[in-house]
Amino acid sequence: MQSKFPEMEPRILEQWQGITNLVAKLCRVPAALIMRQNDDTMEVVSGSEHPDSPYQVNEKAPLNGDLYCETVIKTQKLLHVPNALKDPVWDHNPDIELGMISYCGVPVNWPDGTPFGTLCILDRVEKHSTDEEKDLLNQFARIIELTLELLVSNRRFENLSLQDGLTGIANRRLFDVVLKREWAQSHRLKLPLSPLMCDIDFFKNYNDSLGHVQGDECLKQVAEALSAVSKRELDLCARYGGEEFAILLPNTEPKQAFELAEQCRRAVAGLQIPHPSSAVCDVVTISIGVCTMTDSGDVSETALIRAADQALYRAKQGGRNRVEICPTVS
Ligand SMILES: Nc1nc2c(ncn2[C@@H]2O[C@H](COP(=O)(O)OP(=O)(O)OP(=O)(O)O)[C@@H](O)[C@H]2O)c(=O)[nH]1
Repeated sequence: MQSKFPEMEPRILEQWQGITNLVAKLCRVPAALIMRQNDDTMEVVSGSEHPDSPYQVNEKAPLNGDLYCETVIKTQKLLHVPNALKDPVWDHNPDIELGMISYCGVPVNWPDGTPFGTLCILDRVEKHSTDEEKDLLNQFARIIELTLELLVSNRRFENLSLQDGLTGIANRRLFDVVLKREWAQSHRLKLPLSPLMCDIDFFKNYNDSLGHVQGDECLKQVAEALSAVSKRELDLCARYGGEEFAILLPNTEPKQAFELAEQCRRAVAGLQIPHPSSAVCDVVTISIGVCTMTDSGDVSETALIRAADQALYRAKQGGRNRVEICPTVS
């Protein structure tokens, strides 16, 4: 199944606008629509700009079994209703109330075959669509599906470029983007922003004694444990570098940030991953530096991360497997 109802990109909507206008013109009808099926509604994603079309983009009709498009999606077949007034099956069709009595529509699907919606035409008068018109609808539906394919691959590439290949969590690039955004937001709304810098203790020794493959496995488990702790919707857990992780906690006061850092530290130790060459513990542990930007002061996002990094350095110096906070910066 696709990521549920992704936003359509403006350039796609622009192309679809062109398609619906052209389809309406070629089929000589006021309304040509690209419809999308949501959880419980059918939505107009694009509609011909014709003075006689009663449909507005973004308009939604509740799914109730009486919509033409529901039948198209369910049967995955072209539906042709030349005159709904002559067919009792459509007695409760809401389009009739809008004065639209004829319909012809074809299914449009996501690349994996799950339904997206339909491409359809409607008219105020009885209309027997020709084979050419039906063919035209099918051809344009394939073009719409091609743009959906492009959308899905673009999203996939975007996600890959923002994801760490080994652990699957956010990478440094995404962290930097989100940091910039959250810093600006926190600054504007005068909300606290707390980054946590986490680093695995004696990880070089770990790799040297157990091998790089085991080291990679350890990184994956630590990433999973840290992500599980920083689970609020706005929290972001990223792999910042080799064996370093960064967690961004928007709208989080110093005390809460410290508590969450402690939870992270305990969660990693709780994994009980044997670390025979650690000088502090016989299992894998992490050290964490915490910092909070509390006011609308002049601290830049770079200075904020640097301060958290300095706290991390102190945690390392202070014996590792511990959390250090830096004095609040504002
Ligand atoms: N297996 C594996 N190791 C990595 C990866 N990225 C970085 N490392 C290793 O992480 C180790 C980091 O070592 P150091 O920076 O010396 O730090 P440390 O040994 O953890 O010591 P402290 O941070 O002082 O506790 C290096 O040996 C890197 O090779 C990776 O993707 N996989």
